[in-house]
Amino acid sequence: MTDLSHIRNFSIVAHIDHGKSTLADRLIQSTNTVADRDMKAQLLDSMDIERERGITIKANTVRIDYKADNGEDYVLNLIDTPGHVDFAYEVSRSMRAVEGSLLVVDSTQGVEAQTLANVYQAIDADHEIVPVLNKIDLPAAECDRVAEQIEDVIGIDASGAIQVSAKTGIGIKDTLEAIVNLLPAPQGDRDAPLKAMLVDSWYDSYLGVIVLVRVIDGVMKKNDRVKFMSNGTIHGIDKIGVFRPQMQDVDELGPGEIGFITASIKQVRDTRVGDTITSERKGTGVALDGFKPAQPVVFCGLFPVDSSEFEDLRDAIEKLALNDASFSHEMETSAALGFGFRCGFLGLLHLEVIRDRIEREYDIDLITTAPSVIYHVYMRDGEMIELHNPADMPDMTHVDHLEEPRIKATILVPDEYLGDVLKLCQDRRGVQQDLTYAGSRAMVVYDLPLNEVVFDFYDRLKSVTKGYASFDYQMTGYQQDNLVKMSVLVNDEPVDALSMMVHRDRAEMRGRAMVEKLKDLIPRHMFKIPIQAAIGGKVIARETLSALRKDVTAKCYGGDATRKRKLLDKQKAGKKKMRQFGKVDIPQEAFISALKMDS
Ligand SMILES: Nc1nc2c(ncn2[C@@H]2O[C@H](COP(=O)(O)OP(=O)(O)OP(=O)(O)O)[C@@H](O)[C@H]2O)c(=O)[nH]1
Repeated sequence: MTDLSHIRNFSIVAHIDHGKSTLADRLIQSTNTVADRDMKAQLLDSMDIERERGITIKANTVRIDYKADNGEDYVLNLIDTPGHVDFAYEVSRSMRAVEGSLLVVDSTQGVEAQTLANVYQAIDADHEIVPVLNKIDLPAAECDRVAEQIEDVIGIDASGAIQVSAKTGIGIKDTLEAIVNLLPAPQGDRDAPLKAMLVDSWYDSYLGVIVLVRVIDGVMKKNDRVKFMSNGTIHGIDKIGVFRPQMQDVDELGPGEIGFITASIKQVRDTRVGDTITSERKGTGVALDGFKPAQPVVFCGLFPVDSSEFEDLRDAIEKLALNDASFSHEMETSAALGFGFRCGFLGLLHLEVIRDRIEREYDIDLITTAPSVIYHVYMRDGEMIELHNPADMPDMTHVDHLEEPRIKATILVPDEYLGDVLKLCQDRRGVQQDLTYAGSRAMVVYDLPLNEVVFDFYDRLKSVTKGYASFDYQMTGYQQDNLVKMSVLVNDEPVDALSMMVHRDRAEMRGRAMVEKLKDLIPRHMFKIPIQAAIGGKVIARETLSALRKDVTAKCYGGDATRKRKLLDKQKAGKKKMRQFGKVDIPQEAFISALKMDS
């Protein structure tokens, strides 16, 4: 047991790439938490895909022992938090488990949109915040300017900001001292009934569900029987320990401590993040303020290219869902695509990560349908339907009106690209709310419809600003608008996977762009193919793909049978990545490409 006054619990908040993981690595290494030979870069980013993309997805934790300059031994618990906007919710819950934050800002870049989003979460959680200016080894470092910017934009004192190079190790000792001297110790009562916060949980194939806990009051020990207050379930603790960062068993976890338990829990779904854990007998009567569960906001269909792989896809999705309670799925049948799943994600990055993992780890080629948000459809009889899939849109004659989700988007961008950013937001039906300057950078706040953002907004933003803009958003609520369902017909057959909800005023433009794209993406066939976009029964755009007599063997006059065979095989292989709709083959990439809008 560590005395409360010698514990410091903290997280690191930063914009992507400002060096959070590198700093965490350095703190771990300089305190000999991990032997040098076991040290690998970005130790806390354990998933392969995280390492590859350089983004932190799951929050991770490490306990560090540190002997401070005052001669005393401290226990420092670091909870690593993800930096990307899709995972803002994970940031918020891990923040509640600690008392302070290191605010890492790249001294060559300055404050970015996610710096703001994350630091506001830290402020919300009443954290003591220590600013850290990183990458001071680089010639482009501008510590004074960035410190000033932190004061201007965030409004916290940055005069004592620690200057660090997580890469070379400069300032690491100062950082450890600041954690001990500036961050508050946790508070708690060892003799009170057990009260612990369920911070996170994930599935481990050997141990089952592992639960990350922060003890507030009381003590947890192996074999204790504990109760999860949200659903009243009772579990016996099989294993209790801390992360260093590998698991290490301990006898108990007391107030202020962060560690893990396992308790023969089968599914991540049985553990609610933010839940209060107490003892079965003489437990606390007062639960912690529960957090809301993460709600998926972006939905799309995932279908196997090869329909015989449906069962494999089911297996893959169920395995992934075991470990990710924020990812939802249900079976879906599409006239065009056959059996698949309608899946819900926290955002586009989350969608991409899951899709990549299915394709890569389970080796299943997927067709991903257009991402969609949840619309509220108000029927004439007063009923409200949540629409997750444009294909399920009820007949318009029964519909009174529709509402769509809106977001507040914050974009930070260098001055010279401001015009392009404003145009992009305007094109996406945005309403400007605020425009301020911090040095040579503008901060724009827009109210935007989420459905205009889920598809390719982020890509467009990056391309018009050459990668210099940063972006963050939060949902604000629902608003009525003039929305309609646009269907796509290929050779007079509706392709439900391509149908989408659009604003009435933009339907014609979107429809035209869509049919033109499809005309390029669908290979010519032996017959003429009309491609149409329609609203209700009314065609709003049309293209025709002319017929082609494609005899690939025509060139091989005479008897070269092997060459003929080869060409036919090649043609067959090309077909494999396509799906048949009526008589027409549509290539897999058409489903995504047709929806990308070039302004
Ligand atoms: N020159 C220099 N480069 C650094 C320093 N700290 C980090 N970097 C580099 O900056 C890049 C981003 O660092 P990460 O630690 O991955 O950034 P992060 O904030 O953890 O990023 P996410 O995990 O994606 O949120 C890497 O290429 C690091 O090597 C530093 O002090 N100096």
